[in-house]
Amino acid sequence: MTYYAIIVAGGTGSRMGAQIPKQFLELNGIPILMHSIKAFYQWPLVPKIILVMHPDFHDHWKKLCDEHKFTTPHTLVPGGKTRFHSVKNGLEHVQSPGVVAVHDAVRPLVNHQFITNLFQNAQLNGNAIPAVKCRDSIRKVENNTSIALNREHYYLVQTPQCFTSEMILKAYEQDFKEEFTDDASVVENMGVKILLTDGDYKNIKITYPEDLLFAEAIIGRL
Ligand SMILES: Nc1ccn([C@@H]2O[C@H](COP(=O)(O)OP(=O)(O)OP(=O)(O)O)[C@@H](O)[C@H]2O)c(=O)n1
Ligand SMILES: C[C@](O)(CO)[C@H](O)COP(=O)(O)O
Repeated sequence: MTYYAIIVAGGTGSRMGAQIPKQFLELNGIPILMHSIKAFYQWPLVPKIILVMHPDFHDHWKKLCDEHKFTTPHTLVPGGKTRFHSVKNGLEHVQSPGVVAVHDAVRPLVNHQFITNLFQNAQLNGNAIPAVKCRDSIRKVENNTSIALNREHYYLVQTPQCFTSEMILKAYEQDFKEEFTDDASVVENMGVKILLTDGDYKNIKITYPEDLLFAEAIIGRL
């Protein structure tokens, strides 16, 4: 069985508002993206790593790899217009049979045991999607009115999202829809039941500047 990790790093980081896309910002002395790749490339389950990145940044990335003596093997692939298109480009390098994890480059605090559990779950059950329970009270706002919802019914979804290669390759043959915010929504759209597994509250996504502060605090205690 071949395991694949598609690490999507093709975004611009508009909400972060930094001079460079957030995946290149440093966390604990190395670019965020390197933490994410390193988490995957560990024994005993070592996947083939496919890194998806806008071609304008390929040279920048190669320079960063030299500077940081970063030698983890990976295949560099051009990014697409949206996350969906970036994942689709990555999937061109996947062959069946296999198990595929798709991970946001900007979730650098993911850990290898967590990744291994997801790969194994997906191999057994077809897919495995990490999610955490909503810890706050939750309200729906419509027409200027808010109503309380039962938070027991709501989960926050993370990455890596894992699938058998047959399942995800077929799903990404579908035409793009705006509602596709993650890989689970793409796979679900072809009628597959999505299977949630325990997420990790520390596996945060770096989206806004304050997220970097949270990540620094967490990494200091890992
Ligand atoms: N065309 C795109 C858009 C996003 N991503 C990746 O998808 C992940 C999750 O996306 P998000 O956090 O929204 O990143 P950005 O699109 O960069 O951020 P923003 O929406 O603030 O511009 C990131 O690792 C991002 O690099 C990608 O590979 N290709
Ligand atoms: C894929 C994801 O990280 C799951 O939580 C999320 O959907 C990405 O959303 P974004 O709007 O691209 O940040």
